[in-house]
Amino acid sequence: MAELVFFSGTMDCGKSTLALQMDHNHSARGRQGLIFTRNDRAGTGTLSSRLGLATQAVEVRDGLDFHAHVVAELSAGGRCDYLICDEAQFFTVEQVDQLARVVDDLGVDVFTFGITTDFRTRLFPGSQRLVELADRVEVLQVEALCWCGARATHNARTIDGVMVVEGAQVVVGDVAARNDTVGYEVLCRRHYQRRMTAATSGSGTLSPDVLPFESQQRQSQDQQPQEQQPQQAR
Ligand SMILES: Nc1ncnc2c1ncn2[C@@H]1O[C@H](COP(=O)(O)OP(=O)(O)O)[C@@H](O)[C@H]1O
Ligand SMILES: Cc1cn([C@H]2C[C@H](O)[C@@H](COP(=O)(O)O)O2)c(=O)[nH]c1=O
Repeated sequence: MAELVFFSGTMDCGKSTLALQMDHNHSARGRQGLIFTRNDRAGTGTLSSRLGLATQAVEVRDGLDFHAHVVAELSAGGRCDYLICDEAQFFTVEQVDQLARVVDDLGVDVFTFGITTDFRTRLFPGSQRLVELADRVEVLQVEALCWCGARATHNARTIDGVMVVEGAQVVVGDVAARNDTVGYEVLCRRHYQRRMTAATSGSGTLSPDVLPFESQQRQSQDQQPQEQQPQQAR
């Protein structure tokens, strides 16, 4: 039975890498797929992973109808066993509805990949619809980490390393942005809520000496610096 699957996670947790791997594994077994993406950092019509792999993809624009696209492909004598859809958070609600029809009416597997929430912790409309309609929502196994070492669960937007909470929902960017540009940083919920990025916390990057958040607070409240012991991040 064909499935609609949503592979979700924070930025930088390996979604595009998994998308490329799934395409590789399915095509290695003789299945034929179509690859789609929208607003990939590497440019139009490209699905790219930070591990260095990339492939051509159909660029999804607002007017694209997935169901009509696959029907046209099949009517022209082509084969289509599965779809790979990266950056699916940027798809419209109507396009996600079309993807569900591709699964149910045409028997084609649809594998989608994307972040669920934006820099204000709000669901992207496309991701919300995927959560509502998918047969399965799979959270990626590889965890991106907050600067404190905890599992990152939130995508923060930064300018000069400082977290911002206002702006357009869609701004294409990366987690390793130059200082003067809009960038992103993945954070645990505690540090997202306190707007503490690596730069504003002074940590720079993940340090084995970073204390759990409560310990840091207690220290600064007491204003009695104690010797920092390396601790296991939570
Ligand atoms: N130099 C590297 N060596 C090993 N793994 C890396 C390297 N650079 C990036 N990665 C891995 O790639 C992941 C990001 O993959 P990517 O598919 O681009 O993420 P996503 O699509 O979720 O944003 C990182 O979490 C990390 O595990
Ligand atoms: C949080 C957030 C992200 N984006 C953009 C930034 C990137 O271009 C993509 C996510 O890509 P990734 O492969 O998962 O790293 O989404 C955005 O436009 N708005 C946001 O709030």
